[in-house]
Amino acid sequence: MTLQVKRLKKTFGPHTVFSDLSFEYSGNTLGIAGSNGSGKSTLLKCLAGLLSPTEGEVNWLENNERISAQIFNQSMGYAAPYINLYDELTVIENLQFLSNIRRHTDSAENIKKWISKTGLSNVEGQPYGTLSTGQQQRLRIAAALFHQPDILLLDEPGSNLDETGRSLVSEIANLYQDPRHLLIIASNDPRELEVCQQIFTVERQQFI
Ligand SMILES: Nc1ncnc2c1ncn2[C@@H]1O[C@H](COP(=O)(O)OP(=O)(O)OP(=O)(O)O)[C@@H](O)[C@H]1O
Repeated sequence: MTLQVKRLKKTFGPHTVFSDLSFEYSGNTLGIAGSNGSGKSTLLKCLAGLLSPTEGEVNWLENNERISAQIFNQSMGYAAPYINLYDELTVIENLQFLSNIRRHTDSAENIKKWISKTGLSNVEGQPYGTLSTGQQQRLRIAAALFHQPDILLLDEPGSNLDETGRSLVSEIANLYQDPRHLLIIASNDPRELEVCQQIFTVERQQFI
């Protein structure tokens, strides 16, 4: 899998977050670093197709061929503190709902497995809106992962997580250290980026 970013520019009204940003990455774990407001989340959203760039392009390539948007969407998981699940649905119902809209055939056992892996078994019947902020973050991670995507994008995965939650993120990162997978983590916490083979800084627009 190769991620190719070409002359990317993103503006919000008069504010240019970045411009002429280009890089290529073919490894397994990429970190995106930068200070608050530097554009990490904006870049990650552009990579995921959640935001359209003002100029430039993002290409996901497999064997030098561009992956179609449909295949990309099926192969991608995304977790971020700003991605919300349904408040009134329980932990299990949220994952079942996502499974249905993704048209994946995730078994009930697989859903239960990820609820257990993310330490949410004791609240599996509780509505998302009533969970603690750390539990909500754990469920966002489960939601991004339980369909076992080849590409996983995590924006500040450790936010609101305790030590066990942070270890879970490291465990996930280790799972993605193989050539079939690509994990991208955006964070301003160097500890979270330790698992990454390479780190790209948005401010300097280069690998460090
Ligand atoms: N929807 C939006 N409308 C207007 N401005 C935005 C929007 N989203 C982001 N911005 C601006 O773009 C800049 C980059 O924001 P972004 O969230 O990408 O930064 P970040 O590096 O992820 O920050 P942090 O480390 O604080 O999470 C900021 O100045 C922010 O105010």
